[in-house]
Amino acid sequence: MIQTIGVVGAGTIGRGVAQSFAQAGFDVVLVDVSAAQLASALEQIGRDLLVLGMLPGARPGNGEAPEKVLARIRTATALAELSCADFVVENVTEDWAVKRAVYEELDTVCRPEVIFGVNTSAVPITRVGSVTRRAGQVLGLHFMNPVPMLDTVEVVRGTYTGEDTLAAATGLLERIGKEAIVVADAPGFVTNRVLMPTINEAVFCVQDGVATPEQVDRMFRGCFGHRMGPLETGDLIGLDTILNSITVLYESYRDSKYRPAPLLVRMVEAGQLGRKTGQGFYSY
Ligand SMILES: NC(=O)c1ccc[n+]([C@@H]2O[C@H](COP(=O)([O-])OP(=O)(O)OC[C@H]3O[C@@H](n4cnc5c(N)ncnc54)[C@H](O)[C@@H]3O)[C@@H](O)[C@H]2O)c1
Repeated sequence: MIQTIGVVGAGTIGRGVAQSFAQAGFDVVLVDVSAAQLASALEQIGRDLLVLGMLPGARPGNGEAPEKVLARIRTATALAELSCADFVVENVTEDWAVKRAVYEELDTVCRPEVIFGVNTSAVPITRVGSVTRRAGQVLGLHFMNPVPMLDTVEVVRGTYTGEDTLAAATGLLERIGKEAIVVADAPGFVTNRVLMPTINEAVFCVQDGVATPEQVDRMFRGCFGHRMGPLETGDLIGLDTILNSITVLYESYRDSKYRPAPLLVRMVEAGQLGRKTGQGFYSY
């Protein structure tokens, strides 16, 4: 029986994953290298729980006092604290060197039967499995941002991902009110293979003076009925994550259609990462 969830990485996505599991009654151990990040994640979760409680529609944990949900989340700065975890969802920085080191350590810390859910925008799941001794128990769990609000998860089957692993993971997602769509392992899977070039091309439009960010986004909302345009989506995801993801696609497919827009590179170098730094294509 899965009861304790290890969540690695307390950034934009990790804190949402921790919140979703805690809301559904799971015990969560949330690990990040940065104690400051853990403190800010707990604060943000507290705020999000208040907002979520006011929204219509039933979600696991709705109506429960935020402090009760928060009490189910324990924080730690060492992966060794995950020896008690029954299932792990990893959400660290989208950088293969960082993720690789995390998986090598998780593999020694966690019990052999524990499943690892990889939350990545574009790193191949088979590559992650290959640095562990449990490739059959590694799968992609691509949660979307903001995690507590979005009910669909792109689940990725690596070359060696077992049927039992898929069944356990999709069953677990159901318990937190989320539906799985299972796809094959290819860089960017489906969501980011389509979304990242769209955002990148929108950046080119701004860079080339074709349109302002507001015009680009209004076009997607007004002409296509999208809830958000590509540049506001980029600001929400984090422009550093966008740049990392499009770079992974570029290197994986060796296709120039994925080359990052120079304006995107410049904004990331300037620390204009979107909502998380207060400045991206818009000011927050
Ligand atoms: N932001 C999105 O919308 C989004 C959506 C889906 C998937 N993802 C993926 O989720 C992952 C996390 O993205 P994010 O946007 O939350 O990034 P983020 O930069 O907001 O957070 C990453 C966190 O990982 C922590 N970290 C770094 N190295 C670590 C280590 N060795 N051990 C523990 N913690 C460590 C950092 O301190 C930081 O808090 C990435 O792989 C990203 O591609 C992001």
